[in-house]
Amino acid sequence: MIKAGIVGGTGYTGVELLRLLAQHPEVELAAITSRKEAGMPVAEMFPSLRGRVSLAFTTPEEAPLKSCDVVFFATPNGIAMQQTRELLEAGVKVIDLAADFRIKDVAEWSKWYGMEHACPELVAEAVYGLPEINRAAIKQARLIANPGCYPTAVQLGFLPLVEAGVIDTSGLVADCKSGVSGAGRKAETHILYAEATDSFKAYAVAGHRHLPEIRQGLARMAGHDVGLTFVPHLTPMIRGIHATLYGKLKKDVDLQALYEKRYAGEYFVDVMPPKSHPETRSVRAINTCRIAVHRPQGGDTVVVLSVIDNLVKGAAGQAVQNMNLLFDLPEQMGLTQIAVSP
Ligand SMILES: NC(=O)C1=CN([C@@H]2O[C@H](COP(=O)(O)OP(=O)(O)OC[C@H]3O[C@@H](n4cnc5c(N)ncnc54)[C@H](OP(=O)(O)O)[C@@H]3O)[C@@H](O)[C@H]2O)C=CC1
Ligand SMILES: CC(=O)N[C@@H](CCC(=O)OP(=O)(O)O)C(=O)O
Repeated sequence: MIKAGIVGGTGYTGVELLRLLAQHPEVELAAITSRKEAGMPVAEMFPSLRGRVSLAFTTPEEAPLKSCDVVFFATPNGIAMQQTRELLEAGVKVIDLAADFRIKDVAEWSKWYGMEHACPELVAEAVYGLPEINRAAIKQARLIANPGCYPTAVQLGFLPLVEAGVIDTSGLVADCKSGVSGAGRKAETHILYAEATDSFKAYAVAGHRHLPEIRQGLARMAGHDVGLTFVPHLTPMIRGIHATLYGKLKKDVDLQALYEKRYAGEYFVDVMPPKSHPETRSVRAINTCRIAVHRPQGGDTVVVLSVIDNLVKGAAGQAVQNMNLLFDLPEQMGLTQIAVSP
């Protein structure tokens, strides 16, 4: 059994990790931290885990993290980078759900995240955990930078077009909508029920910290820099990301065939039939990205619709997928649930 620890077990992605790992046949939960809830039995705080998780929360200092095989950081940005070196030296594999190791250009990372990096040398070593493009490297890694939620939906949506070189990469557009759980489990005015329900708004149009992450990923696929406009929106739903992606075609290609071929054999990417409009609820609580590709009126604009659950393929599920790869387990293990719909 793989002994797993979670730092930050009370946040939305932490609890989602608990839900998935408690159902995983090869995992034993060994440590779950919360500074505020230390001492509290996990299942007392989250009755959905009654009978499935017997541990109590402990502080990160008291948690037996160094005796784990893998530690997940489901913490705010800037926490994992302070503890990763020590864990790696103790032989523990680390999967960071935050952004500490995602951007290879450390100066760029500092600019967007507003802090100095504690261990730039580990950024170089970290492997970006998007299995659909990086599977071989993930299998060899000891430190995984789990991708962000918007970056997962956008990169998987654009990937076949960019890799095949059939799209003009100077003017890509990603118009994305997220459920409120994307903002985390904290008390802030803009995510109060009365503020976020029955309303809809864009935010961070001038620049969102996922922009450099998405640009980095698309540039790697293209082999050169790309131009991207990324506009996130907050929608009145709890889970889900819907990315509507636009680009200009440079070549006349069979888009449906291109997507089906690229994702053949990818268990967690579902290319839907032509003319489909994937719904976020079709991926609720599962690790799947559903994609539909359109070419309205047969023109040269391609429109890709890509949906994920931000807490699963956008965070905890992708982290478990990465763990499976790190430990040479079947990639789908513990991740074969069916979406809750409606
Ligand atoms: N929500 C989402 O859809 C996604 C989130 N992410 C990223 O995953 C990470 C976690 O997100 P989310 O679950 O939403 O966050 P939350 O704000 O909901 O939870 C944060 C967790 O971290 C713990 N924590 C906070 N500060 C510290 C600290 N200094 N040391 C140790 N533990 C700490 C908190 O518990 P306590 O304070 O009690 O210790 C809590 O359990 C973030 O970096 C986020 O950006 C990535 C993709 C999607
Ligand atoms: C709705 C909402 O607020 N979403 C968050 C998504 C951030 C997130 O999850 O951040 P990382 O993936 O980089 O860790 C935001 O826009 O800040």
